[in-house]
Amino acid sequence: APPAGASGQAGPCFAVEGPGSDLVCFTLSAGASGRPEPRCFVPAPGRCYSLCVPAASSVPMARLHRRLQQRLRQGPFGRCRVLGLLCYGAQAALEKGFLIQDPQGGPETERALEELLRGLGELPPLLGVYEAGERGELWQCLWALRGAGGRELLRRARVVAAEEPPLHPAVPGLSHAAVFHSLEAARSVVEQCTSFIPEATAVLDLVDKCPKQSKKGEFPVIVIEGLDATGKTTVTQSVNDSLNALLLRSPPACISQWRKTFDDEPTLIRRAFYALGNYIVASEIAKASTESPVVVDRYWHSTAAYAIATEISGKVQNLPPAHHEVYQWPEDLLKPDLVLLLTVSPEERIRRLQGRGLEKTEEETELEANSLFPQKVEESYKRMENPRCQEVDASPSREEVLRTVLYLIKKHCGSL
Ligand SMILES: Nc1ncnc2c1ncn2[C@@H]1O[C@H](COP(=O)(O)OP(=O)(O)O)[C@@H](O)[C@H]1O
Ligand SMILES: Nc1ccn([C@H]2C[C@H](O)[C@@H](COP(=O)(O)OP(=O)(O)O)O2)c(=O)n1
Repeated sequence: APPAGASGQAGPCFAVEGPGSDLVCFTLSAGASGRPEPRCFVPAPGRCYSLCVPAASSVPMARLHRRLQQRLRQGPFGRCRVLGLLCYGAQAALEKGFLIQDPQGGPETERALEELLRGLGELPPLLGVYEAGERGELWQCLWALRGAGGRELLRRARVVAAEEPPLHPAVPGLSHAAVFHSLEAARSVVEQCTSFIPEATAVLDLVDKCPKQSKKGEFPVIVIEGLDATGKTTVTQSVNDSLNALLLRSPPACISQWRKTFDDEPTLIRRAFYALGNYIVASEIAKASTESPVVVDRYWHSTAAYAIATEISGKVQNLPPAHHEVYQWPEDLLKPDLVLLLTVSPEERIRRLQGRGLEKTEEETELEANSLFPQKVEESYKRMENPRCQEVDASPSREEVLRTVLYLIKKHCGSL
């Protein structure tokens, strides 16, 4: 039977992005029917709260989500566990938010949440409060905060378990929230950021100086892709020396000084920045490939694969199915002749990461700590199409990997 909300209509479903690889899903029921609620996410004797914001490709909403995320890491929320929460349903657009587990209960956390929401301006997100009923059943109360410290109960419904949906709830929105398939789509996101990120204007200026629809020259263009520390820099440099090629990288040098700024922004903005970087590199490739072979260290496949793997929580099986639109190359972006994907075992990759001993970014640390993340990036690379990535086992010695790569280039691109 379809999930019924208090109004009797098909209601929203929720998926908690727990620390495990499975989503814990629940829905709401007006009556006493329904399978037992997934109590596992409410710590006894504690309490649970939820907050959600629309996940549409809107810069203000992306920033609101980010702000909530940052605030929930601080102060009174220190004792709580904060998990990702997705709210989806037949009629509603996806919302993204947080499930806040307070192991002690007590009024402080709820007060702090109210205060946080009241500080957000005119239309703060609704506050979900989960409480046990007399027979141990679980209820969700949905509150709207009103002026002068008041609040209004919009809905009280029973929480009942739901099946994990066949498609991860974040998949349908990926093409709007994280994976850009045209210059215009990425450009419009960065354009909305100029008032609060001064560097956005400089990025747009550089993009607008590039010729539109860059065409490749007669020399081959080879892209080297792979997870961090799989040997891309090592391979691109030696291929370069062997072929007398020009070495380019995405994001290009002209915008890389702003990378840190955009890396600190929400996914939507961050991915739009990297997407624009690819269009700038495309114009560099177009020019260079009229004079010599070109080797590119990361390009669109990196942008897409990392975006997909970050947005889709949980296990590798949650990724969009093969041939999904997110794996297709953007029509307005210059295509390389050959894309090689370097792969090594997880153990070897950790050895190389440690051997290099560089300071780690947040994402790199996650990459090491959470072995599902690199698996999802690599699987996404492998599902890319038109052009697809050709996999190269990069675990042998530097010399042997170079030999294999040069062999594949010669085979695919002819004599150079
Ligand atoms: N084939 C190889 N065998 C052993 N170590 C390698 C090999 N290729 C690269 N390395 C080392 O692994 C580390 C990561 O390589 P690097 O080229 O910087 O990777 P990436 O550019 O993909 O992050 C470096 O310390 C590098 O010297
Ligand atoms: N063309 C590119 C290059 C990198 N990115 C993003 C994807 C990841 O979030 C990081 C990975 O970059 P990282 O610093 O690990 O790259 P290197 O391994 O140092 O080449 O940057 C991208 O989106 N598009």
